[in-house]
Amino acid sequence: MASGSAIQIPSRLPLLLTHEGVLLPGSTMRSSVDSPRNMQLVRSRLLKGTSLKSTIIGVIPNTSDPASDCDELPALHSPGAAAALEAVGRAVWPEAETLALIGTAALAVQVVGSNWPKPHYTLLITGLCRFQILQLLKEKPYPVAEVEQLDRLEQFTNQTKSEEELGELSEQFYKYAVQLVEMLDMSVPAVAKLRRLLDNLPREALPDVLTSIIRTSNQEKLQILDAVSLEERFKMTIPLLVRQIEGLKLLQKTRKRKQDDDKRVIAIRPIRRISHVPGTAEDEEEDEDHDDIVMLEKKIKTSSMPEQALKVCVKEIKRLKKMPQSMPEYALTRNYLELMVELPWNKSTKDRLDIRAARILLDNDHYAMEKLKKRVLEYLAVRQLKNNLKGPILCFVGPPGVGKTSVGRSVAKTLGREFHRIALGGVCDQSDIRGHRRTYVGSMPGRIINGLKTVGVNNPVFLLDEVDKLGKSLQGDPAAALLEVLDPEQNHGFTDHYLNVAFDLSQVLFIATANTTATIPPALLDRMEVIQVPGYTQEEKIEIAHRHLIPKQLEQHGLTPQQIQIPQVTTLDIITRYTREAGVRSLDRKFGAICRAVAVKVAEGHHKETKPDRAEVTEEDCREHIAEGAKTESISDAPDLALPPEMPILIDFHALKDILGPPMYEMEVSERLNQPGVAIGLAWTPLGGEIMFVEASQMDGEGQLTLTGQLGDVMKESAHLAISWLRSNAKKYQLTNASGSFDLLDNTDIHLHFPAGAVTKDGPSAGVTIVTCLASLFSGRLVRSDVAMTGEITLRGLVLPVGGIKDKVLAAHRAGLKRIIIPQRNEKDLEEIAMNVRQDLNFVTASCLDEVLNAAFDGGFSIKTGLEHLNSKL
Ligand SMILES: Nc1ncnc2c1ncn2[C@@H]1O[C@H](COP(=O)(O)OP(=O)(O)OP(=O)(O)O)[C@@H](O)[C@H]1O
Repeated sequence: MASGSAIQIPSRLPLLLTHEGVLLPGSTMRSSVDSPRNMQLVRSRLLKGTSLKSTIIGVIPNTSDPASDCDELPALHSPGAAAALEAVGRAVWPEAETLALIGTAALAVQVVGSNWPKPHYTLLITGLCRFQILQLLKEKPYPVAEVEQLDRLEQFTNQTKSEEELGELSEQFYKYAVQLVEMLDMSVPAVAKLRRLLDNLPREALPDVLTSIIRTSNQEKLQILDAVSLEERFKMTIPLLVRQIEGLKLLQKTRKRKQDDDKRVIAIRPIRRISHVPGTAEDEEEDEDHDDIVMLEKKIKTSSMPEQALKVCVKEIKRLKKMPQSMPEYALTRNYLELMVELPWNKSTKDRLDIRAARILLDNDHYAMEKLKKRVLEYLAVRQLKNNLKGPILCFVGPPGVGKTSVGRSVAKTLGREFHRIALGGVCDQSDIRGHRRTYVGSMPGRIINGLKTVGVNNPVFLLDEVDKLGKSLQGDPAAALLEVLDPEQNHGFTDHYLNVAFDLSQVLFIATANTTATIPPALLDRMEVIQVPGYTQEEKIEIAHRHLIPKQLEQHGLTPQQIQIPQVTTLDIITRYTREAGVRSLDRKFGAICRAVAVKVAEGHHKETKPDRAEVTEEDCREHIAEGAKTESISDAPDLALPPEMPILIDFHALKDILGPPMYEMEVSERLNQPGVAIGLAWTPLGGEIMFVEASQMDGEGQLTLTGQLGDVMKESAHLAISWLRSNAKKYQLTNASGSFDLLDNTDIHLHFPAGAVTKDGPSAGVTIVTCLASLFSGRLVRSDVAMTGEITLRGLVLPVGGIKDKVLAAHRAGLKRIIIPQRNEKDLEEIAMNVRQDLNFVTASCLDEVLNAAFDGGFSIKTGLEHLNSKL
């Protein structure tokens, strides 16, 4: 052995006891060191030593349990250790069972330390030669023994003799070794290296080296280590090599068989496909279970798609059949064909149109909204008379929560059609409408085609929700894509990019909804008939609540009218003090909250059978109860209030406060009008009508007008108009600024503010309000606290008509205002307003600012004629 012959190992060696494997001469091993004894050896011998000698250690395989490897030396163990034990003496080795007597002297090539997960060293050690322990010199802190080198120098020098004796054995060994290496893959670097070693290493070294490389157990390695005689070593290693060779032969045989099987499977598949003759009933039946492509083909043939689409599908399925399944395009084409098959090319529902039934259904589903229902019925009537109406697309425009979507759903119900809602809010990519081309990764059809696939018929009602909120981006303009969809002249040939064949949309009934028409692109608006859906009056809301919202919420929460009673006066309270909206969505949510609270009570069974006299709670009782502000206990902490189980839980003012918290909106109008320079205007927003406070103040300055509150250009111009008109009429109305001058801007700055500064405001209708506000400021008089107004002004002081009167009036009514000043030419719009609202309000129609000011101030706004100052010259 080269290494053994070159180095004479020291006669005293520190011993490293390893559990991890058996190091044989000529091989290298990585060993983790973490026991205190071995750690000590590394620290004081390997890390501190400077000479080559100090890096040589004795490695002794330890077969005892590593957990029990403590400071005590384990017992010695060796099959052939009996003689050695005699020599060493039992006094030093008290128990001779687990520790080998023969070890390998090794060179520590590398030491790496680490603290994670616990302090340890990793040693790279190379075996040099065998040694035998003669005597244990010391045990602590690490064992040191006197040793005898076993692989002696002379053994290798006397090569001729040894070769003669071992010639046959070593030849046999070498043959097996070469056979083994040749069975391995020579392209693997380790195998190539092994081949080189076989040629270059002395034969005597080969048993050790090969044993450490081939698959052998630790026990077998231990036996080789103990085999001191070379002959014995060769004899022991040959069976190991033979075993390895046999194992490899077996492995190669099974691999080959598997490959053959795979080849056969692949070969069978195409044969089956080719042998298939489409159209024969037997084949189709047989293949249905196995080959879904055939099924797909069958579906294509039986589907009633138009000729053009069928052609495309047949072409695609032909391509699909030729494609290997692993190709990415395979899945794409298959998905495409599956969609084509699923689309309702010719499938439709039968319209059951009965106008009388439709009217009843619409009335049942929705309270009020007469104008909308009338127009919808007209539309349906025309459809009944003339089938395939290429009529306009209806577009319901109104504030949120006024039932636009739910009317759309009712229309579908009356027609007996499928309903599908397409939310367009925020859509800013035209492929959302029209789909992606199939060449794109992750391409999909657009929402229209997807919707048709979902409903499964070609004549559904499609509700295009929120068309006013369509976006625009680099990916194109979805509104432009909608143009084709909504145009009755074009949509029979709508081509989705994904399908790439035309789909007839002419049977689809499109209904659009929007909050405002202002943001709908003109071309799109032009294709639609806009039907305004204004907000509701308080009375309408109460009716809607009791006819629709409350029963719906009770059902959703598993409650019955016998368990909960919500009097109308409570509903009114919720409407005025807990919500401020044109629609009823937030009202609906409040009822949801009430139902949840009651559901808890009912589920807890907290009712008490008390106060049976309250069984018949009338509306009157409740009104009195609220009026008195009677201090009844709340439902949450006083089960006393709860009625007996068969009686409903009454939701009164106190219960309301318990469930919904303190009122969110109080009547603040009068509080804000307690000083000059404030007036209430009426504004229209996409969310319905709103009351708007206008505030003005004056200060020393240079005649500047400051406007705040995010005003648009038109509104700013209105403010300038108002100032100019007031300046020119200052003397007439005796208006002076703080310094008493009729020139209102003389040394004075004016600041006009429109609160809710974060909301953008525009439009001319605030003109009259600005004039009134400034008139109040310069006259020092308070505007009436119950008056609100709207109207455009001119420089000559005329009041011009404005839009959104109904919503504005409803907002004023909601806010509890009593007098409303509107332009005279808007008088006709008052007819739209419910009688009960009109009766509550005092309308003043004004054609000029004079009339506005007279109506806005208590006792009128007097005009100074100047007659009293006129002296007679006669
Ligand atoms: N006149 C009405 N009669 C009965 N229920 C109504 C009426 N108006 C609205 N509702 C109910 O109010 C709820 C909200 O209505 P819907 O969702 O249709 O509002 P919308 O006008 O479409 O609002 P958005 O513009 O936010 O989509 C629905 O549950 C609906 O049933």
